[in-house]
Amino acid sequence: MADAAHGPVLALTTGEPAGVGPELALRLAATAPSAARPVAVGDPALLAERAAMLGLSLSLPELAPGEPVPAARAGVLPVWPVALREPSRPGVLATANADYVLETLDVAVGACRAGHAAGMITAPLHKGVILDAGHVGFTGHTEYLRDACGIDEVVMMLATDRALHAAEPTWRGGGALRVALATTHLPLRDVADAIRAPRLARTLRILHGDLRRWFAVERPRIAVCGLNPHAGEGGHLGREELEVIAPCLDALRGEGLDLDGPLPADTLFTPRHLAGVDAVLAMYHDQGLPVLKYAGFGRAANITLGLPFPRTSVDHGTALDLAGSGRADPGSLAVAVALAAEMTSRGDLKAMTTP
Ligand SMILES: NC(=O)C1=CN([C@@H]2O[C@H](COP(=O)(O)OP(=O)(O)OC[C@H]3O[C@@H](n4cnc5c(N)ncnc54)[C@H](O)[C@@H]3O)[C@@H](O)[C@H]2O)C=CC1
Ligand SMILES: NCC(=O)COP(=O)(O)O
Repeated sequence: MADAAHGPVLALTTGEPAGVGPELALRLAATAPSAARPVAVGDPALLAERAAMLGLSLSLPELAPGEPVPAARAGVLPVWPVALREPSRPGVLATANADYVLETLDVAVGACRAGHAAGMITAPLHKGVILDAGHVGFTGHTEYLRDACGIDEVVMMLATDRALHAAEPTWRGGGALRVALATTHLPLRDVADAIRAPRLARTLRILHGDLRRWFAVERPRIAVCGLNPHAGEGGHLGREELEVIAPCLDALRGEGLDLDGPLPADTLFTPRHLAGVDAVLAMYHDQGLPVLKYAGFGRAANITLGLPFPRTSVDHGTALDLAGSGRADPGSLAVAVALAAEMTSRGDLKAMTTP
């Protein structure tokens, strides 16, 4: 799977078939020579149909996981086939294909775990249609991959391209940002109850360990947001900072983690406060991700920390409104592929997962 001359084999799941995932994978393969060997996981007929729809001339050789994957060439996209459950039209969701989407993830995870791929990249899926199909409790790739790997905790982190590379110091300005989340896909009314010290501590240990492991940040400095406005205003605007977050951070500082916070989120996300910080931990999805997307939408990637192999993804969703049009920007997928390739080269840092 690892081949110094041709780069690592990476499973690239093509996501919701009615969304932009299939066409972004095709457009990337049509134009960009890759440092890795991405293999699309999806329906070959669907990919051929979308390629024709977009006027792309591509060869889509079908392989089985474990078969040799040739060096990447512009215009060639090898495919590990998974069959659609019913034909798919751009922009039109079908619950029948929810199992297809999940099967692509299972194939990619199986390939990573068997050593046929060094990591995986995921094009966007549609959480709503998977739930509508009856997969109760499905909240996204992040938790699905956690469960598929039989581990207790993972962490979602998004990073702009300027903050991806360890060799390049972080926070040089110009939109370099890494934002991890203490909670992911929860209704806002449930967020405060989910901020509990044991889970927060596990999240911060994973973030600290994986910044070292995958990003070669030797001594990560992490800024932690408060939950409430003004980080609770001394308890007058909420007590989570005083009762949960601050004591948890104190305990982790005793373990050697370099943590700043809890800080008011509005001023934390300013250049002066971000100087010297390697990652921000936001308490919830829409506290951290709008800032990240403002800084770098289209050139950022989503990374699942805590998995036994690299998994990266795009910074956007299925964009059903653009599917089939050829107008969706493949920039984030390109960043996700490049990052996954780079992460696989950091295997020697795997031991550095605990503080
Ligand atoms: N990694 C993943 O699997 C992700 C999946 N989603 C899922 O996607 C579905 C749709 O979510 P939305 O909130 O509507 O977000 P979305 O990202 O699909 O769309 C929001 C807006 O951004 C635009 N946009 C998205 N990707 C673009 C691209 N590559 N180039 C240009 N414009 C682009 C869309 O046209 C739309 O106007 C939901 O089911 C959500 O859960 C959302 C984020 C990540
Ligand atoms: N907003 C980020 C997002 O929805 C990504 O979720 P996941 O499918 O990567 O877990």
